[in-house]
Amino acid sequence: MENMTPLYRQYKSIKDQFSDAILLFRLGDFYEAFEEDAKIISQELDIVLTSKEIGKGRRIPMAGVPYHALDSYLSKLVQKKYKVAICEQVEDPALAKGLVKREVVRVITPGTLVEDTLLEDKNNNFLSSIYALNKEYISLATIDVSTGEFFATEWRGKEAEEIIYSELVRLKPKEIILPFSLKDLFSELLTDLKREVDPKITLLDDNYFQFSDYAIKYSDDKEKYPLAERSVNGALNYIKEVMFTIPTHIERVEIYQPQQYLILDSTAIKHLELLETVREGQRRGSLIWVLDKTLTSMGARLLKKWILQPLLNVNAIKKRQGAIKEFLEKEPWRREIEDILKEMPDLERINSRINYNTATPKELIYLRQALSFLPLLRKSLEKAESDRLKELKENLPDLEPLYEELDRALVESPPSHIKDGGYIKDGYDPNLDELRRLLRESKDWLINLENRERERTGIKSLKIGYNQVFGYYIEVTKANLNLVPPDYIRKQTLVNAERFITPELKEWENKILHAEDNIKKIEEELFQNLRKKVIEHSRDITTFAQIIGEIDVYISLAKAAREYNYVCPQVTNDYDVIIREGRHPVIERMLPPGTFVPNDAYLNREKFIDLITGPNMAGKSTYIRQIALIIILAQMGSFIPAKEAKIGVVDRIFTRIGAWDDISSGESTFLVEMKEVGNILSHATERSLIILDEVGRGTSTYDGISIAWAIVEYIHNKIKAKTLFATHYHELTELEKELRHLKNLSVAVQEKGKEIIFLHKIVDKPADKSYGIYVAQLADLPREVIERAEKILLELEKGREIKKKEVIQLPLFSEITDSKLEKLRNEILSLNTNELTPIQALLKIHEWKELIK
Ligand SMILES: Nc1ncnc2c1ncn2[C@@H]1O[C@H](COP(=O)(O)OP(=O)(O)OP(=O)(O)O)[C@@H](O)[C@H]1O
Repeated sequence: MENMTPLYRQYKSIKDQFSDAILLFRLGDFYEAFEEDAKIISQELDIVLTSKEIGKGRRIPMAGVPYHALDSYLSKLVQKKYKVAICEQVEDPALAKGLVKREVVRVITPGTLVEDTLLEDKNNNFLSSIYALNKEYISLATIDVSTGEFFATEWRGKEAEEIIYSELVRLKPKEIILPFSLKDLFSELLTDLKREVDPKITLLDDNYFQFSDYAIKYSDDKEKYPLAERSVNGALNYIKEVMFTIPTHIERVEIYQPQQYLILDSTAIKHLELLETVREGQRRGSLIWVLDKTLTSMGARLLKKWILQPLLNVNAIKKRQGAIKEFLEKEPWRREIEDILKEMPDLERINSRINYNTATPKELIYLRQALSFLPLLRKSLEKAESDRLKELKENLPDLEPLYEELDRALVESPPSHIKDGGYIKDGYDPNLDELRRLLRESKDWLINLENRERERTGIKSLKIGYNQVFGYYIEVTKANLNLVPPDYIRKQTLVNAERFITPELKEWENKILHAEDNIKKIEEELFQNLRKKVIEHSRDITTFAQIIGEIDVYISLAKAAREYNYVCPQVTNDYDVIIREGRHPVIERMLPPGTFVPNDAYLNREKFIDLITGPNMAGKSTYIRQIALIIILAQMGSFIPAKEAKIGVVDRIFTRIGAWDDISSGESTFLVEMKEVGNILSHATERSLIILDEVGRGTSTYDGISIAWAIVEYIHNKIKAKTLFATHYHELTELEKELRHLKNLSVAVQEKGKEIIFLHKIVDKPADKSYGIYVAQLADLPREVIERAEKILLELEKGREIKKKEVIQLPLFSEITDSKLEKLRNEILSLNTNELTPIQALLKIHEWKELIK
C-alpha cells in the first residue's frame, strides 16, 4: 500500500467499507469505478474499460461515467439489481489542502429509491422484509421509502408460507431482505419469487431484525405482533444503513391482516391479467388498462392496490360504490374536481424528498401549487352527499398556513438548484431584502457617492475606483490634494494622484462584497427553515395526498362505469353469485363495439360447480375469467360490466389455467399443475371461487381425465366452493349424473355445412363434440393436413366410444390375471382412503399408471 498513490489508498479505504456495492468514486467530472467494479460497469453499461496508474507503474482497470449523466447509468445498474455506493468529493477542490476529502453520501439499492429519475410514477417501489420462526410463523413488512407507505403483517399456521408468497406476488417488491439464517428454509419460496417477481434478494445478519432504536408508531398494539416487529426492525435498520438516515416521514407502520382482503393467489393475479397480459407482459389488454383513468400518480398507485386487494367487508364496499355513484350522477361537479386533480403533482414523493432532504426549490413550489387547491377542493367537497366523500372532506387537513408561508416565501419560477439562489421572494426576509437592495443599488450608490463627494469637496475630477488590494477607493489628483477633507484616510500614493478611503465607503464595501455570498447563504438557510416547516406538516401532507388519490380512483371508476356502461352490483354476505348479461371487461374493449356476447352466471348452494365444455375458440376461457373479474371489480367497490348482479363476497380466488406451460421454471408442466391444484385443494374454503381451465392437460388424456374427475369430486364433496371448470374432456360431462351440485354448460355453436359459427352464448347443456379440426382450418393449416386429420378423427372416434366407457366405469381391473396387476389390486384394497389427501391419491394413480404401462 505504501507504494500506492494517496488517491488509490483513499479509494481502497472507502471501498473496504462498501465491499458489497459497486463504488462510484467522484474524480473531477467523472464517477469512476475501479478494479472488479470497473469490469462490471464496463460490461453492464457498455462503456470503455481503461486503466489508471496507482503507483510504481502499477495499473488497475477503470471505467467511468460523466457526472451529469449519472442518473441514467444508475437507473440501468439498479434495474440490473446492483447495489451502488456514490462517493462524492465533500470539500471544494479549490479550497482543499492536499487530497480532496471524499465520502460515500448514498447507497442506492433497488428497494430504497427516492430519486425521481429512478422511480416509476404509477408504481410503488417496495422493499419487503421477511422474518420467520419457522415455515408456519412468518412476518412480512413492506415499505415504499419514496412515498412513506409502510405496512406489516404476520401469519401463523399451515398456510403461512403460501399467504406470504401471495402477498409478495401482489406487492412485487423491488428488493427483499431476510436473515441469512432463513435462506435455506425459504429456498423454494425464493426460487418461486425469482421467477414471478424477480426482486433483488438481500441477505442480512440476524441482528438487523432484532432491535431498532428508531421510534416508529404502530397502528395497533405492537406487543400483539412480535414477529411483524422483527420485520419492521429489519426494514428500518437496512434503510438507515443505505440512506444513512431514516427520512422523517416514515413514522407509522400499519398492521394489517391479509384476510381483511380478498386473497388472490399468485397465479390468479397473473392469469386473470389484472396488471399485465400473460404473453407479452403488457399493460394494454389488462384489467388496469381498462380501469385506469386516474389523473394523479397517487390515484394510479392506489387503483393498482385496490385491484390487488378487493375488500371483504360489505359496508366498506358499499361506501366506495356510493362515492362512485355520486361522481357518476353529478357530472359537472365531477369535472370541477377533475380540474383540481389535473394540477396535482406527485405529493407523496415530493413529501418524501423533502423529508429526505433531496428536494429542490422547484419541489417546494409544486407543493405550494398542490396546497393552493386545497381550499377549492374543500369547497367543492361541501357538495358531497355520499358517506365516504363526506368523510374525506372532514379529514382534509388544515394546510392553509403552510401554503401561506410557502406563498410568501417562494418566487413563481425558481432555478432548479438550491445553490443558484434566487428562489426566495422579495419581502420575505428583511436581511435578504437589504442585501439584494444593496446589490441592485450598488452602482447607483457609487455614482451617488461620487457626485456627493465632488460637491462636498469641490474636486471635479474626484472618482471612485476598485482594486484587488484595498477594494474601493476615492482617487484625487495631486493638484487637488489641498481640498481633501480630514475624514479621508490615505491608502496609496501614485505618480499623479492619491487614493483614499472613508469609513462610509468601507462599511458599504463590506456589505457589498459579501452580499452575493450572503444572499446565497441566507436563501439556503431560509430554504432549510421552510423545509422544517413542511416536515412539521408531513403527516398532514400525506393525508392530503391519500385523499387526493382516493378521490382520483373514485372518479376514474365513475368514468369507466359511464364510458363502458357498467352497473352497480348488489354485494352481499350470501353465498350466491348471480350475474345477468355479464361481459368480460377487457375482451369487450378489444372487440368492435357491440359485438361482445353477454352471458349469465348462476352459482348457488344447489349448483355451485359449472362444468363448461365446448369447442376451442368458443369462449370458455373468456366466460370463466369474466366471472372472476366481475367479482374482483364488485369487491373493489367498482361498478361492473353486466346488466345486473348480486355478488356474495368470496374470500379467495384461485385459478389453475392449464394452457400456459411453465417451461422457464424447469419443472414439468404436470408437476406445476399438480402443485397448483394441491394448493387450491388445501386452501380453498366454501367461500372461495375456483377457476379451473383445462386442468389435466399436462398429462396423457386418461390421466388427465381421471385427475380432473377426482378434483371436481373433491371440491363437490368436501370444499363446496363456487367453481368454474372449463374443459375439453367431454367425458367429464358424465359427472353431472353423479354430482348433484354440478351443472353442465357449453358454448353454443351453429353448424352450417362444414362451417361452424361461434355464437359465444353459454347454454345449459353439455357440448356434444369438439371442433378442434375446424379451428385448425381457421388457422390456415394446409388442406392436406386438415383432410388427413378428419380421417384420423373418424377412426379415433370409433375406438373412443369403448375407451370412454372404460374411463367412466373406473373399476378397470375386474378381469385381472397378470401378477403385476394383482399386486396393484391388493395395494388399492389396502389403502385407507379416509387418510389420503387428494394429491396423494393423484400421485398414487400416477404411480399405478407407470406400473401397468
Ligand atoms: N362472449 C363473447 N362475445 C364475443 N366474442 C367472444 C366471446 N367470448 C369469446 N369471444 C372471442 O373468442 C375468442 C376465444 O375465446 P376463448 O379463448 O375464451 O375460447 P376457449 O373456448 O377458451 O378456447 P380454447 O379452448 O382454445 O382456449 C376470444 O378471444 C374472443 O375474441
